[in-house]
Amino acid sequence: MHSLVVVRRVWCLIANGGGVRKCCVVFFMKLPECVKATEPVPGYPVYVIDHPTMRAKVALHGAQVMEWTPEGEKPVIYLSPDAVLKEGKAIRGGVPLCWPWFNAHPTDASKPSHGFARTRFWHLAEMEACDEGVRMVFDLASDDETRRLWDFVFELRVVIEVGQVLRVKLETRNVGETEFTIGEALHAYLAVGEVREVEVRGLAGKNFLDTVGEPMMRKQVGELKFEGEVDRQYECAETVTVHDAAWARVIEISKSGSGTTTVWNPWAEKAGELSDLPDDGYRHFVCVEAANAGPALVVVPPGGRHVIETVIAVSAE
Ligand SMILES: O=P(O)(O)OC[C@H]1O[C@@H](O)[C@H](O)[C@@H](O)[C@@H]1O
Repeated sequence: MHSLVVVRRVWCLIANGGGVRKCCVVFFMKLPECVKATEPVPGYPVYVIDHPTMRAKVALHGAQVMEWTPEGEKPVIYLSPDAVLKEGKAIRGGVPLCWPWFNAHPTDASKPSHGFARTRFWHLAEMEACDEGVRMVFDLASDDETRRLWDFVFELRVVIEVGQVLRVKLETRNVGETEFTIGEALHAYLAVGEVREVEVRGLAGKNFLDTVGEPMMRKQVGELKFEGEVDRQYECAETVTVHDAAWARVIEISKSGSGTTTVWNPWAEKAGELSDLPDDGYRHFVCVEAANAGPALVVVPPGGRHVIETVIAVSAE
């Protein structure tokens, strides 16, 4: 059985005798058979995918991948069991889309951390399935509310391809008349067996901004291991791999359009301060994010576009 979902409602005026009448045109989309539209919370759609290559969940809120479990694997994407599904609140886990700024707003601390793209409902534009997996496209455009937070005219499109591999591509288009600068991240929470047994390879020798304590530039010596809080923005455009000894597997994160690789784990104390993460939740994920921050911020001229993409794949160690 295919599910039908409402994807758009357009109000219009039609001639009615001598006058006009207001009516609503409703557009539906037929979902592929392997996708079910659910509402774990009323008014909060989550697409649940059960495909021969994998199982996944994608929320309309933030156009956010929440879960991804390739066939025969443990989950590769971590979702906090305490994540809150509520409009305006970021989902703790999955692959949040941080945009148009990364982390705190550069000049106004009252604005939401990591921008507003992850805390709004997007528009589902396309969804199709094939033997390799499922492809979904979501759109978000500027409106009065986004312009109050960030006064530019934009169109965003995210393409999510989920199968044996997970691919997330975020396209920014400047459809206004003023140049703008964006910071962004495809903030993947990667599930691991035990963070103390994880090593991230591919960052040795890279410069990074260490934001634990007083922010300072440092250089990575050797491979990255986790022995406490890690919050770093590496100058890195290359592929990195997460080696998880506890689950004997490697997660590869390749990317394009990204000059920063962010690595984050809050460790015990900060995890205790996050109400949507269990106290020991920090042991079960590391965030490795294709990003553009600091020196890699992106200037998009009027009529211009920018694309950032991450591809996540898993294999046995
Ligand atoms: O709690 P948030 O807003 O989802 O952010 C989580 C973390 O996201 C990371 O990308 C940042 O580097 C951290 O500084 C931040 O704490």
